Amino acid sequence: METTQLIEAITQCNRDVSNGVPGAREKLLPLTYQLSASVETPTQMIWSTFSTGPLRAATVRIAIDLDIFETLKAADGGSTSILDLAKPRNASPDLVRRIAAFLASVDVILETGVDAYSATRISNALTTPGILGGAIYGHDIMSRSMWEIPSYLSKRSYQNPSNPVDAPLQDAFNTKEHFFPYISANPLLVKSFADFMGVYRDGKEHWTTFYPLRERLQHVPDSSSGAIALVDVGGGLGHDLATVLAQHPDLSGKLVVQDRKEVIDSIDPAKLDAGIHREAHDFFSPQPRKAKLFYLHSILHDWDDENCIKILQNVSKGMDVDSRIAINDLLVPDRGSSRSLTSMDLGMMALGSATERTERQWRQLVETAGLRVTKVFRPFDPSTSTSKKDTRAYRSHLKTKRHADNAGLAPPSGFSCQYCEQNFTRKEGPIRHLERNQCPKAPNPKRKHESLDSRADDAKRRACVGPRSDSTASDDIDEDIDSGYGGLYAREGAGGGPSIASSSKSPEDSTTDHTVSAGAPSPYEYPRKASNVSADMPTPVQLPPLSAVWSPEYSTAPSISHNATSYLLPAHQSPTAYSHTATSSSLTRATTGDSEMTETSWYNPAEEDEDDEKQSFLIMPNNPRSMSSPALHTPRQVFDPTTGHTGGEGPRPLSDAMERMSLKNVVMNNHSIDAAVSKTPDSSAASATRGPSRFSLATSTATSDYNAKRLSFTSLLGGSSIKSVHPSAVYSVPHSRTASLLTIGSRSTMSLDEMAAPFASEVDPELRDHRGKGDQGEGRIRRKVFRPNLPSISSLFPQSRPRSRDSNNTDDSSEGLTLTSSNRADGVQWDLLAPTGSAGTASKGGKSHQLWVRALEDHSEDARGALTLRKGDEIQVLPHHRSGNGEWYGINQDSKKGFFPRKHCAVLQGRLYHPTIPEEG
Ligand SMILES: C[S@@+](CC[C@H](N)C(=O)[O-])C[C@H]1O[C@@H](n2cnc3c(N)ncnc32)[C@H](O)[C@@H]1O
Repeated sequence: METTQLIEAITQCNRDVSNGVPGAREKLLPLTYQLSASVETPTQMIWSTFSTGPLRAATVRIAIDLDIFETLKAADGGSTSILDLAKPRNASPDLVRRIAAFLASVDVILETGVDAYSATRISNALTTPGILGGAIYGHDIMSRSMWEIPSYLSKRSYQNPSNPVDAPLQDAFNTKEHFFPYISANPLLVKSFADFMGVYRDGKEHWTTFYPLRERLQHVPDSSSGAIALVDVGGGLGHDLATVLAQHPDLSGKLVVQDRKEVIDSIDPAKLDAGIHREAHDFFSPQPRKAKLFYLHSILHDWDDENCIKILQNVSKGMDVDSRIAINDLLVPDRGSSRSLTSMDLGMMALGSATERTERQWRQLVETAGLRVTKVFRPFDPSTSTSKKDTRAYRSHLKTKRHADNAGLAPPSGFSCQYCEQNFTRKEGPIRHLERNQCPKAPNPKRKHESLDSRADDAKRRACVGPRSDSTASDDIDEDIDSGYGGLYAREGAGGGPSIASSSKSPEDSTTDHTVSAGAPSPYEYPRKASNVSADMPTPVQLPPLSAVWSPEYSTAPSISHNATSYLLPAHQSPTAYSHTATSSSLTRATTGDSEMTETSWYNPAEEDEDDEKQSFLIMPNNPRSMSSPALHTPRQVFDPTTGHTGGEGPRPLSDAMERMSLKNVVMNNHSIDAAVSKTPDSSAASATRGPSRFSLATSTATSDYNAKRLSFTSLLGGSSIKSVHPSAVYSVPHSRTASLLTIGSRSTMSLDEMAAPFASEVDPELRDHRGKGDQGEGRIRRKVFRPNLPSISSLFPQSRPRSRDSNNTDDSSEGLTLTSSNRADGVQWDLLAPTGSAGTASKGGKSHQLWVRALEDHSEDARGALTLRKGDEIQVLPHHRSGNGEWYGINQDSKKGFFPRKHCAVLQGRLYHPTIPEEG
C-alpha cells in the first residue's frame, strides 16, 4: 500500500479500535510497521536496524541493572531527575543521562523536562517479573545467539542447522551444552526465562477457549481417586494450568505441571494454586503419569525432529487408550508468515537448531513418532472475520468438516471434491469422480485434465474455506481442519505467542490459534497439500488421504518406501466404494522391538458416535496375484515361547520373511473386525471386538508366525503407519471416527484364496467373482464380514458354567476354576479364577466378548520377554489356541503384550464382560 493508503487504513483501524470492533487492534500494529517501512529511507533502515535496534535492547538491559525503571515507577507518575536515577547503583549521572536520553528517544521512558524523566506503560511493565524476565533472557541469551547466526552459517556452509548442541548459541557462548542445561547454571536466567514464559502469551486467546477441554476431561474421575486429568509437560511455572483452573475450577482429576527440576524447584508453592501438582520430570524419559490429556505448549518448537520424536514417544508412554496429547505450537503458513512467527522460527534456530513447522512437517513429525494427529483446533479469528455471515459460515464450516471426518473420505456434507471443489449432490459423487480419474486436480498420474490455473484455484479454495482474511496470507490454513486426525493443536502468537501460525495477521496481533489436523486432510487443505507432497511421503495412488499404508517402521517414516497404497472406504458409501483397496507394499525394514500402539486422537465424543455406528470398512488386496509367493509354503522357523527356542519345521530366515508381506482381509463393521491373516499350517485368525469406545483388534496366530509376521495398523485417514504391532496382541485404538483402523498385513505372503481359506464358508461369492476384475486386475469385492468362529464360553470353561442366569457367585471349582457372575448395570460380569489356567473369549451369536484377567501376583517375562505383569494388572485375554507344544493366550494391556503361557493363568483372575449372560454351548 502507498503511504497515503496506509495512513487511511490506520485511521480507519484506529476508529475501529475505539469502537471496539473485534480484531481491529490486531490489524493496527502491522499497519504501523508497514507505514514505517514506507517512509523509511534505506539509510534510515540501516540506522534503525543496526544501531537503534541493538541499542534499544542494550539500554533496556542497562536500565534494568541500574533500577531505572523501578525508580521511575516509584515516582508514581511524577518526574525523576537524572541524579535520582543514578543513585540506586551509584552510577555516573553523565552516563545515566545518555542512557535515559536514548530510552526516551525510543519511547521506552518519557522525557518530561531537562534531565527529567517519567515512567511509561512499557517501562512500568519492565518492572514486572514476566516482562523483566523477557528482557533479561532476550538480551543475555537470545540476542547474542541471534547475532551469531551469520558467522555460524558461514562456517557451516549455509546448511540448515539440525544439531541441537551445535547451534549459534553454542558458538556465541562457546559451550557444548544445549540451551536448557546451559541456562540452568544461571539462576537468574532460569527465573527470567520461566517468568517470561508466564507472560509471552498474554493478549492472545487462551487455548482453553477453543479447545474443548471440558469435553475431553469430562469422564475423568474425581481427583480424590488419584486420577490425573491433565499434565502440562514442560509447563514451566504452571501458568497454563493456573488459567485452566481459573476458567474451569470444577474440573475433575488432578492437574500436574512437569518441568525440569530447577524450574519446578523455583516455583513458589505459595504462588501456585493448591490444585496444581508440581513434578520434576525430564521429558526425555518415559512419562511416569497416566493422564487423559498431555499438553505440550511451546515444547516441540524448541527441538529438532529427532528429539521431538523422542519427546512424543516418551509422553505417549503415559497414554491410555483414550488419552490425548495436545500440541500447542506455531504453524508456519505457506506464505505470509508474520513478523513474530518468522522471528520465532529463526530464534529457535539460534537457540537450538530448532524450527517452527508447517502443517505438513507437523503431521510428518507426529506420525513418525507413531502418533496421529486427530484434529486441529484454533480459535475463531476476529481479525480475519468480522462479519456475522463469516461467523456463521465458519461455524457451519466446522460442522461440515466433522461430517467429512466421519465419512473418512474427505468430502464433507457439502459433497464437494476435495481437490477441484466441484460440487455433487450425493456423497458418492466425489468418490466416483475421483475413482474415475475425472478430477483435474487430484494428485493422480492418470488425470486427464488440465489443472485450473493457480489463481482460480486459489480463489476457489478461498471461497471453499469460508471466512478468510483479506490479508495476503491466504494460503494459510485458517479453518479448523477437523479431519479426524490425532491431536495437534497449534498456535500462533506474538513474539513466541502461542497460536499456530497460519494466520494472515502479523505476529503481534495474531490471536488465532489454528488446529492442525494431520491424517486425512480436510477437503479444504487438499489443494495446498497436494502441491506440497514430498517425495518421501507415502505416495497416494488415487485417494491418498484415505490410504492405509504400510510403513516399515514408525521411527523411520521419512524413508518410508511404499509401492502401493491401501484404501479404506466407508461401507455406507456406494457399493463400489468397497471395491478399492490395498496393496502389496514392500517392507523395507523389519520392525523390531516395541510393538505397542498408541495414538493421539482428539475428538469430541458428542460428535462422533452417530457416524461411527454407520461405518464399515473393508480392505482387500487389489492384486492378489502379486502377493502369492512360494514363501508361504517355505518351511517356517517355529519359535516356541514355552522354551524360548526356535525349531520346528525348519529355518526361515527373517530377511526372507521381511522381503514381502501381504495385506489381509479386514472387515470392520459396527461390532467386529475380522481378518483373515494367514493360512494353515501357520493359520491365524484375527478377530476384533469393539467396546463402547474403542476397537480392540485381536489376532491369535500360530506361534510360528511370531518371527514372520507383524501387523501394522495404519491410520485410515493419515496415510502412514501408526506403528507396527505384534500380531498376537490386542491393540486398542480410540474408537473415534478418526481412528478407523486399519491395514493388517504380515511379512508372510498369501493369495486371495489363501487369505479367504480360513473363512471359506463365509466368503461372499462376490469376493471370488470379482477377483481379477477391476482397474488393474485388482480384486474387487463387495462388503463382506468374515467372522471366525470363536469358541463359546462353555467350551472355553467347561467346568465353570454358571448354574443359573441370575446366580451370583456361581462356583464350580471341580478343576479349581471359579467363575462367578454378578449383575452390572451394563450386563453381567463374570469373574473367573483360574488356578489351573483357563481363559478365553466367549462368543455368542457371532459376537465375541472380552475376557479381562487380573494378575494375582507379579510376573516378569514370558519366554519371549514380552510380558511384564505387576500384581493387580489387568490384561485382556484372547481366544486360546494351541501352538507348538503349549497352549497360549494372547494378551495385551498397553505394554503387556505377547503370548501368555497357560501356566501363568494360574495366577490370573479374570473378569468376562459381556452384555448378556452366555448360554451354554
Ligand atoms: C519454551 S518453554 C515453554 C513453557 C510452557 N510450556 C509455556 O508454553 O509457557 C519450554 C519449557 O520446556 C522445559 N524443558 C526443557 N527441557 C526439558 C526437559 N528435558 N524436561 C522437561 N522440561 C523441559 C523448559 O524448562 C521450559 O519450561
